Amino acid sequence: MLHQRTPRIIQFARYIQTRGKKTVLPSAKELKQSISAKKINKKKNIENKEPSSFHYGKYGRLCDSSNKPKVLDKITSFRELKILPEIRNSIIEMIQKDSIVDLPHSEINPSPIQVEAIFQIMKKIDNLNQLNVFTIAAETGSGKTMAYLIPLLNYLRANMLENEKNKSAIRSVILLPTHELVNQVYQTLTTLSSDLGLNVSKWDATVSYNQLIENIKTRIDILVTIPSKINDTLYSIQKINRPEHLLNKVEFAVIDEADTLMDKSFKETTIKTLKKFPNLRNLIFCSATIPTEFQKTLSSMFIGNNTIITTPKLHKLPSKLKFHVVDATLNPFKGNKIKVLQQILYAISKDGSEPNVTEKRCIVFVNDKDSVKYLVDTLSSLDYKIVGLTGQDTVEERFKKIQPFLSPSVIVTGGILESSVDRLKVKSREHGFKPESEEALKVGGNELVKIPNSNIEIPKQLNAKKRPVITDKISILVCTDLMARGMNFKGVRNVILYDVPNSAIDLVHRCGRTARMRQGGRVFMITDKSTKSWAKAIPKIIKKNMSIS
Ligand SMILES: Nc1ncnc2c1ncn2[C@@H]1O[C@H](COP(=O)(O)OP(=O)(O)OP(=O)(O)O)[C@@H](O)[C@H]1O
Repeated sequence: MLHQRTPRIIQFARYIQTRGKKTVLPSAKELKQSISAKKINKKKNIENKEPSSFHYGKYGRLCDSSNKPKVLDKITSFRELKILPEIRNSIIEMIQKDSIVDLPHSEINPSPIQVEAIFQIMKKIDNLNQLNVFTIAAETGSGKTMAYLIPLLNYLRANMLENEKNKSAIRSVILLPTHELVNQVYQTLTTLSSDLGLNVSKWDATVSYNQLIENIKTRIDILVTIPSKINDTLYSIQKINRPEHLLNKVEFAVIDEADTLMDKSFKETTIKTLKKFPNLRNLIFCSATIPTEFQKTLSSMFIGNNTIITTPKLHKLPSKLKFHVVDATLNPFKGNKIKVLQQILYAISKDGSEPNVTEKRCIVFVNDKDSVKYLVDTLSSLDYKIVGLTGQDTVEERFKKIQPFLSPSVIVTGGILESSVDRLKVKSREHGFKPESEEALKVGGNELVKIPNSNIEIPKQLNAKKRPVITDKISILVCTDLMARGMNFKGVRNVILYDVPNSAIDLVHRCGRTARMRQGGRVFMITDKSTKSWAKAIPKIIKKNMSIS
């Protein structure tokens, strides 16, 4: 009898399957069937162009470079954009102060979304015959805030003289979903607007109605608030006759974190709020993701009258992000996620990353508020420095808890804290002492010498060798999705996803709290038996620079 030969492809497939594993081999027939089934599926997918696991809507797959003016590729500096010089200088100064990247003025250039948004918006903004609607969408931490603030400031400043007559008025409104985000944008604006003669106010839980009315009397150029403040509070307090008059002069509105403000739970209030601005001329939606629901709403509300401004990186995780998946089902964890969490925290604290910081910071995201309490109780009993934040905290408590995570970690250089070096720099300048170089001030031991005829002390060993200081201290913030959007956590290089997020959109936002503006960052995602297979594929998706859609 003739021996039937196994085809070479099947022999190879068997070999791959059995390498290092004890697996039950599929029969040649089964293998053949699965190979042809895969081929058919692949062909079907290509033909239908259907997204495999997620669907973000039309713009999830959009990287429509055909609509993009060619000139945009040539713009590399703020100087080449149509911005008033005083705005440009203020912005560059602000970015230098605020940015997580330490750059000299000459190297501060617009990010891709800033080039595109500023160019496109400035081109249409003076068209007063219709409502100009723009949607800015780009990956997390790509500088979207400045992408809408620059056109807004430019508009207000350019139309200043005419509007100065309108003393008692609100000229523009920025809407955000949380008090923390209101505060964050307000802080950026107060630094920016002081030199520009623009009045900025916020209306959140820390500002009373009376205070707001006082501010309106001297004109508010930009009001930063949450939609319900305008929609409900302004109308429920019967102190002024016709509150709608206060909003008559609003010509410019921004809906930041628009995917949240236009989702099911917020949409009605947001739209009602927008309808209270009868003289609106420019409306910007800004978001890191465009889910299907949001896209549908936009299309139905503004048919053919919405300029979509996106980058090809939309719905991709930041390129500098390192993504790790830790499987809790494996030994030695045996399904114990707390053990996995402890292991990750231990690794972060001991791995020598972030040299010279006095303390590393880490955010742990969970899916529900009960887990916040559970993790805080468990880990604080094991002596971890940990705080938990939920919607049940008051706004003041929340501000206090997130504060350390918002500012960059304190840097130690040559045994001196950088914050104290900064104080020394200021003091030195006040007394007319010019150090040879700023670096010289940072380097040295702890011993200080007095500069003659002054009360300034500087390190004695200016040329001592720099040695990195390695800390194993780690400070942890546990929270739900409440803090996942828009927050610019400058001091956070590590994010742990204790629970796998419920959707790819949540995943994009949570991961986006680190690795911002091309800075490095790491995400550790804990998976277990119930984790869907899509989550396990994420490291590959990032490696191949694909969208999670
Ligand atoms: N052109 C620039 N060059 C360098 N840094 C910048 C520039 N523009 C903004 N930044 C800094 O980048 C950081 C992230 O910016 P921003 O908060 O606007 O991101 P985002 O795109 O709104 O993120 P998210 O989607 O999470 O809301 C901020 O610290 C900001 O100061």
